[in-house]
Amino acid sequence: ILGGSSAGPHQRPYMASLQVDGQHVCGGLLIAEQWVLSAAHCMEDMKGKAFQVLLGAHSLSQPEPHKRLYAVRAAVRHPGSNTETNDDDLLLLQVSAAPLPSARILPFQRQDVDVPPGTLCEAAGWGFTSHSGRKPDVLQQVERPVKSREECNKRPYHDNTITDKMLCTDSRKKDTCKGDSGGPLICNGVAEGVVTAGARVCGNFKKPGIYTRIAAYVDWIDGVMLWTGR
Ligand SMILES: NCc1cccc(Nc2n[nH]c3ncnc(Nc4cccc(O)c4)c23)c1
Repeated sequence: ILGGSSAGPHQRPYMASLQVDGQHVCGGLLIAEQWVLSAAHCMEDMKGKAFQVLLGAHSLSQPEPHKRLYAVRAAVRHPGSNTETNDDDLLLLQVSAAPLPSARILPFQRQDVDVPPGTLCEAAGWGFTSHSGRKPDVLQQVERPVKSREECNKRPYHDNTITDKMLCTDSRKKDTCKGDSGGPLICNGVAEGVVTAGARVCGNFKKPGIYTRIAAYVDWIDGVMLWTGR
């Protein structure tokens, strides 16, 4: 997160850190008792190793009573996700045990209606806090206004690559960055989006932040959780 601030300890108990060899790779959000929603592109950073899911954390390094690392029982990428586009960039991870009560589920938007442009939303994550790639120890957060799809699809912005299953936020100075992928965009207390890397540019107003609209995937999400055993 560029231009943000440290979240309060355990202020966002739904936040997940996807880890490989003990290193934070991507964000995620707890959407059901044993299910974490994240981004399919995060699987590209695994190099065939196993993911673990950290829940209940504030600091990545310090021991904390609520923190616990979970093995992944199932990882389901959206069938439409691919390495060439941002389309369908969603990943569902079933964690191996019921999380501690300190981890809390974040409700997600089920009505497939666009968030009105200008709505102030929040992104959170342990991604880069500087262009030089500084990694934070404690969870960062930033408030960003939603940018209309019409505007976001213009040049020099994302030039008609933003589908109706995506949404944009302004990215001037304050933005998501490497390591924030898979984390939530929260508007009025409800998860509306999942961070996708898009052009991978951070903090440049010409490349607004891009998020996968969760409401456009409710049937897939419910199906996977039902089919894999909730
Ligand atoms: N703001 C959109 C967004 C959301 C999530 C991730 C991303 N970026 C990235 N996703 N993956 C990446 N691999 C390498 N570099 C990356 N961005 C980067 C790194 C250093 C300086 C800088 O200006 C940008 C990214 C960008």
